[in-house]
Amino acid sequence: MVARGLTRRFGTLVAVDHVDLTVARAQVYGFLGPNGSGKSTTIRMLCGLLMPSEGEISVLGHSIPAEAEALKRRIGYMTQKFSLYEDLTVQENLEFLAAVHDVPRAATRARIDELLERYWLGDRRKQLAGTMSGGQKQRLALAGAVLHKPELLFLDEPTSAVDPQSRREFWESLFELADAGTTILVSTHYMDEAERCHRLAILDTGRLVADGTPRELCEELPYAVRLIETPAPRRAQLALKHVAGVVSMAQIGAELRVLADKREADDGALDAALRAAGIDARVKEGRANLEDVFVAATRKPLTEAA
Ligand SMILES: Nc1ncnc2c1ncn2[C@@H]1O[C@H](COP(=O)(O)OP(=O)(O)OP(=O)(O)O)[C@@H](O)[C@H]1O
Repeated sequence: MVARGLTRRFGTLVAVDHVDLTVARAQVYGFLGPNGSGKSTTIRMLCGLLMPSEGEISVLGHSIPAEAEALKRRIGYMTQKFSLYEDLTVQENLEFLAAVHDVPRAATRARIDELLERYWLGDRRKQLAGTMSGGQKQRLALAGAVLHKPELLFLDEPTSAVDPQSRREFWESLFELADAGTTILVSTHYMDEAERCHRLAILDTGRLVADGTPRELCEELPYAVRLIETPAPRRAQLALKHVAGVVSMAQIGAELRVLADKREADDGALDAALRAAGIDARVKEGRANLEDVFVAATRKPLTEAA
């Protein structure tokens, strides 16, 4: 899947601003970004549901939006909102989708049985979809999205309403699909999920601000990570707020995690500011993680954010 210069305007708002993307086959490609950064709008353009204002898209060899109809049969789409029928049973929902996707009647039963077993829904066959738990609904939605064996799966915040164990199981299912050759584009707000993707793109106010493997993105972080060990992390945060080159701070338990410009805010500058405020503290080196990458890529000036 390739997009070049992908842009979407809503009136004067530029929701997606000249985004370039390349997603290789059988990859799990993650989409990260703050609320309103344009993730859903990008996904909807890539699967042919929304007209781009500008730009070119090629998905599985189809030029989009011109050939969106032909693409439809080859892709699956799942959003954060449960989009199946709450007043139909699990089985009825899947039968309905099989009919929509023109799955031959003779093959439907076997396919549904296979999916119910794979997504641990075998004992729920006759239950109304609306009465299932969040995790079960999400497994049913995934079963529905892959029923017609799509080559490419678009998942827009699929795990926003489920517990950690269900998220893990869901991701196991995604890797199983990718191993079988399915390409997956998935948007998420969870850093542990982003960590698991083969590649990631980070969007901010409609622009692509970072793109690479999780490891590359961490290695290329242009800031130093410092951990401040202190009995007074809140006071330490206040003391460091105005040190030039400190770009973000977050209290993690009893520690303060600081992102700092390597030249401007070296350990000497941090130490000096803490000592001047009379704070007992030790500055340690930390390893960059994806949350640091995300914060650095989407950061607003510290004074504005505070
Ligand atoms: N149909 C629409 N009409 C007008 N504005 C829209 C429309 N769809 C999206 N937008 C605007 O485009 C911007 C991007 O929205 P989008 O839903 O793509 O963000 P997102 O990154 O998916 O957000 P979230 O993480 O909250 O789901 C937002 O400012 C949103 O209000």
